[in-house]
Amino acid sequence: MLVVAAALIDGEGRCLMQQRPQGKRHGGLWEFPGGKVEPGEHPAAALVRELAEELAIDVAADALAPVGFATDMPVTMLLYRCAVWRGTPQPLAADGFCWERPAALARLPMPPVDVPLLAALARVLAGG
Ligand SMILES: Nc1nc2c([nH]c(=O)n2[C@@H]2O[C@H](COP(=O)(O)OP(=O)(O)OP(=O)(O)O)[C@@H](O)[C@H]2O)c(=O)[nH]1
Repeated sequence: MLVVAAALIDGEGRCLMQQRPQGKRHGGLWEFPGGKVEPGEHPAAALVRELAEELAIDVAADALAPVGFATDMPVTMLLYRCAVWRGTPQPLAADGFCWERPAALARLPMPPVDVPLLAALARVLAGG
């Protein structure tokens, strides 16, 4: 299963994470907004679609910069970062969300595939 997700970064270097609804796989855990890539769909286009559906924001595909990928079978997740979008993110598909620096986000319970990607994001944002 190919999943795409976004680290939305605000002007203070904080990243948005959202809480997955109870009752779903990984319910209650904190994750990056995103979702499954449909057959034949370009990953960046899938992420633009998911961000509109989940957060009601408009993102241009060329505003998505790859951070890395990780696998926890059956999920392989591609993480992109994004600092430019139109609209104010709204938690349409989540139980809630928060904006925090990656070091603070690492304390939240999250799916296994997110752990190395959050660490990679922290390194990218630190410039290393
Ligand atoms: N969006 C997102 N999904 C993640 C992350 N980490 C992770 O393991 N996943 C898993 O990747 C899959 C994402 O697909 P999805 O969000 O479209 O799943 P869903 O069940 O809500 O979609 P569906 O109800 O339309 O089938 C889920 O199994 C989810 O638990 C993450 O950081 N962000």
